[in-house]
Amino acid sequence: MKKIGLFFATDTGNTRKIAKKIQRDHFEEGVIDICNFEKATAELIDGYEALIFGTPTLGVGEYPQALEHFLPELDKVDFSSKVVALYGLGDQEGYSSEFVDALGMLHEEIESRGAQIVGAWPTDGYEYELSRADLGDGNFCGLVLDLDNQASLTDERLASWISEIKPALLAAATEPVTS
Ligand SMILES: Cc1cc2nc3c(=O)[nH]c(=O)nc-3n(C[C@H](O)[C@H](O)[C@H](O)COP(=O)(O)O)c2cc1C
Repeated sequence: MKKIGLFFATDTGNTRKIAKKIQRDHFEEGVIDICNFEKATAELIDGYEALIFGTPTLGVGEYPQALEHFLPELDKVDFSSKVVALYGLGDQEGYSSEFVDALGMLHEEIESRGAQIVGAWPTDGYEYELSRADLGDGNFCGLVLDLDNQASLTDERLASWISEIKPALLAAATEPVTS
């Protein structure tokens, strides 16, 4: 079966909750494999040609610890043929100058390794001072969700984003080499 690997980090569980929603509500059963970066290996990630990465921003514009620790492992993954979509969680009121920075940082890491990134998302509808995830062209580098201030928009944003990325992810998806 063709599969998409979804890897996430989380502190209080929101990013995991979104991962489960993507798996349960937006793809056929069995298509999405979910794994916490705490338990991930480079080999596991490398087994997928279609990937979704999700991260919250913590500290002051920082990665969650599990993702920070995992980053060096990304060097062992060949991203050149992979299609990757990214989503990030943040708090635009509490952290207006570091809004979803970890999403932007992760995007830089993945893009520099040659992956095809899909799923840019409009910045309209968010209010913030600065964000490393802002591409400067009216889009974020991936889906941005703010469960702290805009929880009611989450389902609609997710559905719209998934419909945009789904064809590219399913076209790239293969049977994983390892699972
Ligand atoms: C200690 C702490 C630091 C945070 N720092 C940031 C930040 O720098 N930028 C941001 O956009 N959101 C920040 N947030 C908001 C979280 O990213 C947001 O609450 C997110 O939904 C948490 O996801 P999780 O439950 O998967 O950990 C912070 C939250 C906490 C508790």
